[in-house]
Amino acid sequence: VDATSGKITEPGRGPASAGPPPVVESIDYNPPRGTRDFPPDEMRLRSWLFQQFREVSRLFAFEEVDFPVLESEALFVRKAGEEITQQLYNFEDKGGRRVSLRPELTPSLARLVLQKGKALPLPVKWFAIGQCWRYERMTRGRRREHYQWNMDILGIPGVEAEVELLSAIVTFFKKVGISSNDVGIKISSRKVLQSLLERFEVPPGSFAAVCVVVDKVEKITRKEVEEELLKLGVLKDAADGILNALSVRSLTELEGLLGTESEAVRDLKQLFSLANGYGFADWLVFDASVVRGLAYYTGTVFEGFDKEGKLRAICGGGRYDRLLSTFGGEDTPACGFGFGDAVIVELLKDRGLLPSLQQEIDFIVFPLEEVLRPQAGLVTTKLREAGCVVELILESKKMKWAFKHAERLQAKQLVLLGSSEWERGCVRVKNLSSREEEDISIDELITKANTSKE
Ligand SMILES: CC(=O)Nc1cnc2ccccc2c1
Repeated sequence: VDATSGKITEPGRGPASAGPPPVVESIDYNPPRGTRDFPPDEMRLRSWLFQQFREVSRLFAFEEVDFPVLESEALFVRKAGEEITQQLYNFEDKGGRRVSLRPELTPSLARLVLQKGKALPLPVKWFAIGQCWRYERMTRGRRREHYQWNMDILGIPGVEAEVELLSAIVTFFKKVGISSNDVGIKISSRKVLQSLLERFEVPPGSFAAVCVVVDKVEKITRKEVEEELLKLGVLKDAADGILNALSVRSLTELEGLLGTESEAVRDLKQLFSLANGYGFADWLVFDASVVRGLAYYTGTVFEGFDKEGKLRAICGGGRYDRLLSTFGGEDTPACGFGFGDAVIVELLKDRGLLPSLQQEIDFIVFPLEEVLRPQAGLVTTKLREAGCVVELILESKKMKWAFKHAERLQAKQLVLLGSSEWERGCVRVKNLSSREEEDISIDELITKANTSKE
């Protein structure tokens, strides 16, 4: 295939002594539908973003974990009608096993905790950054993969855990320059829905599915929600009660609806008061309409949102106290959040907060004559051993090219090796910002490089 035109050469037409047989069909240079490449510029932004995620996780004394992108399908097969389980990137592998690319990280984390069993002291505070997949009909042209930062705390039954996680999210936002004028975090509890379902005697088995339907209330019409609720055994008066509860505007009003003994009210009051102590309560807002779309949440749920109301949820999470027991494990209290790599970048762009990132080159080393290339290699090695980022020019070029190249890369210094200087044990160093130029010995160059890197 001709690299530029993509022209296909007929098999057997190449000259007899040609290399490998010509490719018979042209490959598509684009990645699979719904997926992205990360060329250097995009990769620098992604690495910067993940660096922020990691630094916050470290501040909160979380340990990094990772899992295979490929998991047993059984981890994600749930019957609550979630979109995420209806879009599994699943298949049967060559061993006849039902497997799936993971659509989220939490089930893998639960699996690893259960695998470790009693050997793993609680509480567990783990974080992961991983690529997650969904198989969407391309009709919607949405992406089929994204990277998610997850933080999870297992073994803490009280809202102390949620407050730590919320504090981590706020710490991240502040770290990247986002303020509570730009973004807030809506907080509620699924215990609100749970107590209403009990009041209306809805079968508890449909709790998860009801939550998944109610989560769609802003995406489909109220009529459709009522119809879907009816199918789950939620009669009209119960559906009205539930949907009306979502528009409750304060904890006081919620207490009026659920009574002073309500667990939901107690949890949320405690959460807001702890957040006040931490000093980030101004980022939080009670919003009874927050339900989140994952079946396994059982208590507190929350989601980060942009106050302009332009973007989809920035992040989301909640308590999932039953997940480990549904995997056959001990009842283990757990809560966590997921933070995708897409909406946050849109938000940073909108707010002009994207960092300007370029490759940082300390030195360009350039032998003026090919006969000095081994010496250039020596200087390069010593500079790299001193921790400097060095680009050694690999081709024989003119001086003018070297200067232009150094400018283009915004290198700090240009080291030129010429025979007359070399005979005096020197190299010529040009500082590309001050334009100063000096001949110095190799030892002096390396000593200065070492001090600059200390
Ligand atoms: C905005 C965006 O890319 N969302 C996205 C993209 N890919 C996914 C893949 C799996 C699960 C959720 C996903 C969500």
